[in-house]
Amino acid sequence: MTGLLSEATRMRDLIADVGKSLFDRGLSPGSTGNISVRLSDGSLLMTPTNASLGALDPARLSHLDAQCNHLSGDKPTKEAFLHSCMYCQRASAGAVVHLHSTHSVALSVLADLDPQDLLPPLTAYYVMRVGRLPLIPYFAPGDLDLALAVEKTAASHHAMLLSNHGPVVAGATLRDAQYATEELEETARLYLLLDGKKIRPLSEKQADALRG
Ligand SMILES: O=C(CO)COP(=O)(O)O
Ligand SMILES: [Zn+2]
Repeated sequence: MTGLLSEATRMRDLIADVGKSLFDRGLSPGSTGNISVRLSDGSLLMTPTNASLGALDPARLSHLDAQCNHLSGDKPTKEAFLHSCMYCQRASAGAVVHLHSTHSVALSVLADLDPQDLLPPLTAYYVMRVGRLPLIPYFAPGDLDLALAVEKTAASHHAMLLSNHGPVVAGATLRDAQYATEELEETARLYLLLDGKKIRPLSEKQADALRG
């Protein structure tokens, strides 16, 4: 049955399913966060602005061309240009997820972390799914300068944390981007859980072996 559905139809349904799953588990409260997918013709499906990821209507998702012009559907997320900057810099990216997931947001507010790489390599899966995590300087949500700051980092990193805001993660597929964002959220939670305790992260050699 799946094979009979067009790519766009399948992706619309998948965006709604992933959004609901993230929302139901408390990873995208209220109407925060946004999701996009790049279709094989280069056009982009995005969640509409002010939409709850828990109640997306697949038929009303925003459809934009590769230059970010609105083609159809509801008005796109205010981070449309940010998503587009990720795709421009990452030829292999097929999806981008942005959340306001609590522990990642907490991490984005902590002072005195290394802005080039906010978290130590606590676990193998964190290194495998996320790798290094840079901090993007603060700009207001939807600000063009926020998208341009993301663009500068996107060629070298698929995952990043917006200061006082939340994570942005690209993946080859939407599932890849979703799972990496979830791994980031869980590792931020672990890091906060371990606060004040002596920790023993992976060694540089162990982490490098996982980065490949
Ligand atoms: O997370 C958000 C802004 O950063 C949500 O904005 P949108 O509702 O426009 O997608
Ligand atoms: Zn946001």
